[in-house]
Amino acid sequence: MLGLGIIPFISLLLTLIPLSFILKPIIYYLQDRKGFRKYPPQNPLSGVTKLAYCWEIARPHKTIHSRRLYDQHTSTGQPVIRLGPNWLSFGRSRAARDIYGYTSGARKAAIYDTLGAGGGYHLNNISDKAQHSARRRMMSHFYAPKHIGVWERNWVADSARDLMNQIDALCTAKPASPYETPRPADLKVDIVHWAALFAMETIAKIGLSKDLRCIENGHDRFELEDPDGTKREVNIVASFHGAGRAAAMVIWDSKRFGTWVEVMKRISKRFEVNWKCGNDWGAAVTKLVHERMDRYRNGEILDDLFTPMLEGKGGEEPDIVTRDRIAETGQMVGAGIDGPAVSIITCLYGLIKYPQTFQKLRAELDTVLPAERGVAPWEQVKNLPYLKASIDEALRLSPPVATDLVRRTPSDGLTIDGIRVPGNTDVSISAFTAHRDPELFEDPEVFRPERWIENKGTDQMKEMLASFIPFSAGTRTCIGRNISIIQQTVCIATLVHNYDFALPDKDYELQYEEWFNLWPLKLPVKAWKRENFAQPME
Ligand code: HEM
Repeated sequence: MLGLGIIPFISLLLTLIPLSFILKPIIYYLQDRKGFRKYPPQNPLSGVTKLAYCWEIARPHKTIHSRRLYDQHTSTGQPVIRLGPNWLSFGRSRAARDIYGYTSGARKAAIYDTLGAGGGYHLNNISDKAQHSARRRMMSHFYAPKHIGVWERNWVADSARDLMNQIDALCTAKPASPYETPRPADLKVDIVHWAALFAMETIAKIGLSKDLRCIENGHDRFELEDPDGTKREVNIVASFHGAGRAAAMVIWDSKRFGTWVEVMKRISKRFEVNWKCGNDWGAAVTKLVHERMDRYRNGEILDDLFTPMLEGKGGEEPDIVTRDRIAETGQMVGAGIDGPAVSIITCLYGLIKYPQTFQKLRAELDTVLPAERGVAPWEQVKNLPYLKASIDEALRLSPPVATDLVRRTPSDGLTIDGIRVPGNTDVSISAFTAHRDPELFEDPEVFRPERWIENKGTDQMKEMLASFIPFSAGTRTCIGRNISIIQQTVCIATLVHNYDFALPDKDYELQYEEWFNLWPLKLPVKAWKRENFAQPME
């Protein structure tokens, strides 16, 4: 030890270790081997530490993260913003296909591996290509469109009927004039609440053959039993959202995820509460999985999204461990709640806010549905262009997964939006930004379903579709898209056919919270039963 005593040596180490923790990133930043210093940082520390992005996500703010990033791209006119020492955000829509498309060589970045290692591997967090293809082959047959009719007949139509019963009970009198501002007491229907229950009930049925009866009960409370035998109830959606909040605060520094979780549990009450919700979410999913596996062992033949995790096409045992069955179910149920619910909420919000779109959709529904109250059957409404355009327009304006989906460039680099990006760099474009390019989407902040109809068959439409990434794209595109389409289509068509709605006032703006996903906070509306089916354009 060259004459250095043990105590001075330990003191030196204790000084150098934290110093290297701070110095290393600064040296990396100053060396600027990849030439990223020329790009404006998201915040002053983005070039030095990933914690800068954690801070951007977790800090209190009035404006959601996706909009802040979009504003930064547009106000600075910068196509590239540095989100982390090795992470670039792109701001022009044409980057979407370069990053996520089939021909992109980029693969999922390290945060996905960290999430998988912590909680089990599911389709979304497997980054290895071969493993992902094997899992996708195992699951995809059951997500295929040919199942849609079965799902609707067996499950979704019943939930839509229960939803109508609940909304009927909350309806108030028709206003004297369409311009009347509703009385606060008449704002009885919170669309956020009912859309979440509808999405959750339908995905639990389609995914696990489980009828949670959330709509009939009017809540999502679920009974758990602690190891000491204590029984308690948790709210499933709140637990799932807690898990999302906690992970989204720290996952971006993925190598030190475990450390930051422990630190945050000690210093942040908000984190600790949300982390505990995440544990409840894990316990609820585990219970659902064990119940489903018991039914299989007891000989029940069920046809749902869980089936391929129990039995292969030839009756063989599939190559999946129970931990991954739980992870896969968590991903399926979580995605099946958030994606469709957000899309139903934002679509209805757009339709109510722009009444001419509501009336146009109602007129279209009247061409195929009987002139009486009732659930809109999938077979009748599945091909309606204005209905599809309204759903797409909501997904464009408020993509449920608006977050920066991180991909890593291949080792020899990748050209994105004409810019050569070095290998092993993290890259992303938020769907929120990609969907607002004014060159492709004129008046991008306006809900205008017509844009998806007028441009049909044009080059403009090709470009719009290439930039439209609510379900991501390429080999990692959403596998649940068909399921979400039936959830959204049946729910929206049923509500627009049977009810009229009014927002709290004409300037009402839907507010969101954003972590990985966009969550509308509340959408209280006055609802009343549609009276005249013979004159849809009243
Ligand atoms: C409007 C509804 C939905 C939207 C907007 C949506 C969006 C997305 C997006 C953006 C991704 C890519 C995520 C990433 O790269 O990290 C994704 C993947 C995925 N989604 Fe969805 N989703 C929706 C509904 C659903 C439903 C209903 C399910 C299941 C029943 C589902 C299951 C999945 C799965 C398993 C993946 C991973 C696919 C893979 O990598 O192979 N999603 N979704």
